[in-house]
Amino acid sequence: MIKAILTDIEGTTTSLSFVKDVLFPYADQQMQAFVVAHRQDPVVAALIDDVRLETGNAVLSLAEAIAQLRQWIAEDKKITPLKALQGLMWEEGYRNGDFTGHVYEDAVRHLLHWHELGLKLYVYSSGSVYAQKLLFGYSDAGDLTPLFRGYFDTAVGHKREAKSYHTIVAALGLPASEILFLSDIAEELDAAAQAGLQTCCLVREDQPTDTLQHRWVKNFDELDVMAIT
Ligand SMILES: CSCCC(=O)C(=O)COP(=O)(O)O
Ligand SMILES: [Mg+2]
Repeated sequence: MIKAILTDIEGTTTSLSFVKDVLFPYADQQMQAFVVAHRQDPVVAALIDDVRLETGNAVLSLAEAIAQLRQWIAEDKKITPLKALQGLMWEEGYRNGDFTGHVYEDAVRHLLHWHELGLKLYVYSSGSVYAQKLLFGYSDAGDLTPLFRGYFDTAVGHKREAKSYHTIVAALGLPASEILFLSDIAEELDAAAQAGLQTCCLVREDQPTDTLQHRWVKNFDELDVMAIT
């Protein structure tokens, strides 16, 4: 019997296009001005040092670090200091009302329903925990953060590695078989299944399903959580 649901964001609760066409371009446009304006802020300065560590170049200039960050955005790299900086920049966009967090209507309805049923809801995304809370806090459907008991990002490890899911299972304090992981990416579902979690793939776009080793649905309406044993 499923007791907890761990959900991915992009491609699962939220459209790919909101992330790729709204959030990423916003961060790309703001990066230069934001990093220069906040370079003395200890949080931003530490993240720039993390960029230097990540590139293996301890003497990377600020301008080179900014160029590297923008390159990582273009390549959709899930690198922790980039994701942390993106979260800090998106805060301004959400607060100014430049955009709201896209959450599919079926996802909102079922997250509310599962919460009412007493299922424990968690998020695991490559976006920073800070960015996750902003997206759900400023969602199209209002503040959805009270629905979630916890959030995980790449601080627990990458989403395609089984050990990340072992860490999450230990944090949740439930048997892995009672946790359902939702994602649109087969490699993430493979890693979660290796750690013993139940899995379901969200096939919201026209993705091939013939090689999928997981149960799959087109949206949350098709997912009968209570039928999973
Ligand atoms: C939660 S912030 C926006 C999403 C994001 O930055 C990202 O990298 C999406 O990764 P996911 O693991 O949710 O597919
Ligand atoms: Mg995803």
